[in-house]
Amino acid sequence: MKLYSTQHQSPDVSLEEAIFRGLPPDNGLYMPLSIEKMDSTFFETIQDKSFQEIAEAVCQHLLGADLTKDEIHGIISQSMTFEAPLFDLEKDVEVLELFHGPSMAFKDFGARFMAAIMSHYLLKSKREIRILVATSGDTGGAVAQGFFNTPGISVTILYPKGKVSDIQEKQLTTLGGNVHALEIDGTFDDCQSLVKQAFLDEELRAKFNLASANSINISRLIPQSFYYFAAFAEAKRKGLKMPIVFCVPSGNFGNLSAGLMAYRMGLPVKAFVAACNENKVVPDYLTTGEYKPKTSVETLSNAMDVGNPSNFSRMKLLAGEKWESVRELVKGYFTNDEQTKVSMKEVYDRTGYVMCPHTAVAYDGLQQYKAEVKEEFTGILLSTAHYAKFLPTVETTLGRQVPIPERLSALLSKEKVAISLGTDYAGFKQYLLGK
Ligand SMILES: Cc1ncc(COP(=O)(O)O)c(C=O)c1O
Ligand SMILES: N[C@@H](CCOP(=O)(O)O)C(=O)O
Repeated sequence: MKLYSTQHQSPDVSLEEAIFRGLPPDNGLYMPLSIEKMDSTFFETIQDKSFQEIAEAVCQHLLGADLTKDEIHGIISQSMTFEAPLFDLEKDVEVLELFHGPSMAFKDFGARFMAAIMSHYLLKSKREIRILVATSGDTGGAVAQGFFNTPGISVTILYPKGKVSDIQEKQLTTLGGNVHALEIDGTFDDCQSLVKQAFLDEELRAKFNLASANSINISRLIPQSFYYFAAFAEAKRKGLKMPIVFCVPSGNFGNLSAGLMAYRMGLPVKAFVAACNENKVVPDYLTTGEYKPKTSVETLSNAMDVGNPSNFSRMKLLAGEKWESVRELVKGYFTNDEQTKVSMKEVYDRTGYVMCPHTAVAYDGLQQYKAEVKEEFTGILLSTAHYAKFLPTVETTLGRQVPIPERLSALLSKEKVAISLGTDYAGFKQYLLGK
């Protein structure tokens, strides 16, 4: 796979270079030079394949020129060790549960694949790398788990002080070893901006092999496309109504961009619903044609509190570039905290199903979309995190206690270890140079 920069001011690169550089020097994003459609027989027989077989076929299609079949098999069997089942929520609405991995959020798919592919290349080159990652809650936990004790890799996680849930914070700050946490006195956008500046800093680049584990890294998006194919396979197995609409709770728009990659590879999808909380720059863009990044506001669906989504340009390119084409395929809706709670409670009272606040934003987005279209379809809601990661919100909203998986409750008694920093780049750089 060859990749170009969306700014067109940097040379094209190989897959390996794109993975380890993260961002091109011109501050664009790496994009595959071409994304071809997969063979029609793949879609005709997809219902007979397991998640891992689907992931290998998609990898072979995209990365067959970079990795051998055996290498792909090794990377997939090492990283894709959990499933993404569909839960029948109600008539024509399915929940795609993406929280069965180690950190109980959809980020596990990307983080574990990235750890496996990076280790594959590092074993060959014997380099050491330093990963910088900004998180609004879930990426950090998945990356911490995915890279913990990986030889040759150290991880520095930046998270916004007081803006992640207790369990999310414990996931970032309690592993130790090669995982270091920085508590930034600012927003997620501040964390993201510090990380981006570091990648463009020649002095740091000369000293360290810096790499990104955020969705600006193309190797995060490739594995996130697998579960869209797998959901389609499961929909076929279950004989669900076609066509399919995927409803994606969105913040940085990596997940939705991964869905659009699957679409570009030929996955039959009627539309994608971009469901946002009050950080709604993309729904606003879809309505007005103007993209106006804003300072993020705090909401109950904290991992989606992003005011300048880093994958916006990728999403646009993948959906057809022109505003008219993008809004044809991507439908934007937003929801406030009050309605998020109403959806969580209403769905729980009616079905017994507990949704995390991010999934509830998606549920509400799907309801808004349904109210506007006449045709029938199956709506697949991407459930991006286990509800127990947001326990106080969930229990207060539902008015009852809910069970917590042991894997999460065990974290609560662990001691947080984090270094506090402000939002100034000089302080962050000094920390990096001093370590
Ligand atoms: C639980 C949850 N839902 C949704 C999102 C938004 O995903 P994306 O940033 O890929 O749009 C995130 C953060 O990435 C998240 O952690
Ligand atoms: N919501 C994310 C923010 C980082 O997004 P990424 O997908 O670009 O890594 C989080 O949970 O940290």
